Amino acid sequence: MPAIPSHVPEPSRTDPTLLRNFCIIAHIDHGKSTLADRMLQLTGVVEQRQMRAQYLDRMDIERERGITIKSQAVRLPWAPTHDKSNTHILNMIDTPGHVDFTYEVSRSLAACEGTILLVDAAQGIEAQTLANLYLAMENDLTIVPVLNKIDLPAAQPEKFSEELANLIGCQPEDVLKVSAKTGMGVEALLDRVVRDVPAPVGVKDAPARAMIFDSVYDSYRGVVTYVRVIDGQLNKRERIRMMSTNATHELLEIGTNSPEMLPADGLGVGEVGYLITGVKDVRQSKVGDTITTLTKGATEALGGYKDPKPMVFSGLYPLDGSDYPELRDALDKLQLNDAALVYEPETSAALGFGFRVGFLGLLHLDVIRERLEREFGLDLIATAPNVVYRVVMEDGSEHIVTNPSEFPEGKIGEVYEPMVRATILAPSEFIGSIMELCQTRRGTLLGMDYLSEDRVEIRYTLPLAEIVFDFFDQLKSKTRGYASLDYEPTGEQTSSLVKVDILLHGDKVDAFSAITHKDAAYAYGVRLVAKLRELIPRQAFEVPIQAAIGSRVIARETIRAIRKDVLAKCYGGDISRKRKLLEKQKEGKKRMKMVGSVEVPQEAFIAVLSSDENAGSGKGKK
Ligand SMILES: Nc1nc2c(ncn2[C@@H]2O[C@H](COP(=O)(O)OP(=O)(O)OP(=O)(O)O)[C@@H](O)[C@H]2O)c(=O)[nH]1
Repeated sequence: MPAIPSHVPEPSRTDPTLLRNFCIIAHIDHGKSTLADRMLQLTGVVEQRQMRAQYLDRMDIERERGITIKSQAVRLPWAPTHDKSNTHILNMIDTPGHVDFTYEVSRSLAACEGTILLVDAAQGIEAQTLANLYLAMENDLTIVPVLNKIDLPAAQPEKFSEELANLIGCQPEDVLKVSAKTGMGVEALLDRVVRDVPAPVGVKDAPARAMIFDSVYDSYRGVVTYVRVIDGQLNKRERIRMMSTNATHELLEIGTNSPEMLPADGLGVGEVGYLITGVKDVRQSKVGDTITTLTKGATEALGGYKDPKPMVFSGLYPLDGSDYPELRDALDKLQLNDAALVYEPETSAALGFGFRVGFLGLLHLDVIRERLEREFGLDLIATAPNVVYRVVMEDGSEHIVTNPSEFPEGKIGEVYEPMVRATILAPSEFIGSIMELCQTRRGTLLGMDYLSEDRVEIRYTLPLAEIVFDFFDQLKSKTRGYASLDYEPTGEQTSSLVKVDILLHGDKVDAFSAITHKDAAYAYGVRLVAKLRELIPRQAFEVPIQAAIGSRVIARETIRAIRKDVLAKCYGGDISRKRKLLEKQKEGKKRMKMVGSVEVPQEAFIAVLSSDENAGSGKGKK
């Protein structure tokens, strides 16, 4: 276990006036993790030889995709350059930058007094810079504006300092300029954090109150809970109480991350650290909950956070039906570490037994699916993601629809769909194409502002369903990659929505059912049947493919009958070649699913579920 250097105070005895709790907020790829790496090095908590890129992003998936999913808190000792004898403690909380994980950002912000607003000096302000800045302002955080990547030849520090200064109301000279890559300016930045970020204020002698801002499941240690102490003190071996559930636990271990876990006697006012209680499920250590001591505990909880609410649902089915128990176990395991993941068993006529799974957004879906496939070795089919609809029938009864195939039949009164407020930032030359795209996605323009003479911020209200599929990819391609997008839910709206069913040989294929706007239903039906005709191989009999709204058929294609004889071309006696071909055909068959009496290759499901324009979308960053 690493020893604490003598100049670094024990976290139960840190003078709160020497504490600075801050986070880094930035648009994706603007260099947050790289900056965090430099800070770990400069403050000496990670030795040079142990340093590796993106030290704090622990999951393989995070490393490969270069994104941060789970936030982490690290305690950094720093003596400012002008006063080397006065060691301060900087608690840095690394936050994820993707729209799906805004919820995690908001939690980490609530544990801080200040934030570094990091902007790429070659890119300027982007949609998530703004979204995160607004969150920081709502939390009354002190903002330290920083331009990163000034080593890049394409950097425009003057232009973007001005933009940033205009945005947050400071002078362009106040914007720090750093290169997280070379380390230039990072010491000055740490000094600035000490100077500008306020020390935490809390009552030392009050009953202990700490707020949970993250919970991570560790297969060896159980749940590791990250907390920020507001008042009083938490000590090891003490019994603590979760204020929302009144559940009590013993504090088996308490400590800080530097960046490895470093056990301590306790955590004092304003400190940030971790707790281990032996709890096995993150839902028992709920983010946003207040922890107090069992004896002489606090009576009033701290203001809570909002619970993560799944926005997008998709059916996950094992390709091989016998893998169902493995899929269930894998989801149970992932849920230990992801309070936002919800699922329930579901059966589909086409796909067999599986789960309907709720996600925060498409990236969340993608990450979960990839982890299931990679970490648990499962082959999965995921149905087209859909949002949650509320259907009110004429008789007043109500249905919450998380699966299009459950869309009620009969006398429907109103259908409500979730709406979002989207903020798009882009060079002004693209205004026309962006507005056109939003218009075709049933958007309503809310307003537009110029950030500088050639960059605009455009705000739209859009149905969530219109942006969860390929909106971002379309936006990127229409703006040559320059636009950035952020969105937040803004309630629901009634819309003329219908369910389109797809029938194969007269059998409804539930996995292909979709809820679309009335005006888009026909196009959807035509596109899907045409595509299925291409993708489904000829069968021994003629197969009609139809799209229908209720009993009304709106599109139809036919697959002509044929028996495919793979050996047809192999006249002559080359046995080994014949065998090879037959083997190949057998392999192909394994990837087939029977839908009623029709064999559908897995590729057909995947291709259809990922719609034309966005084949491969949902991958990567938003
Ligand atoms: N030239 C240059 N490149 C940088 C600098 N800082 C970061 N980068 C590069 O920019 C890319 C993104 O950096 P990250 O640190 O992963 O960005 P991030 O903001 O943490 O990204 P997420 O974790 O995905 O939100 C990486 O390829 C870095 O090497 C810098 O100062 N100069």
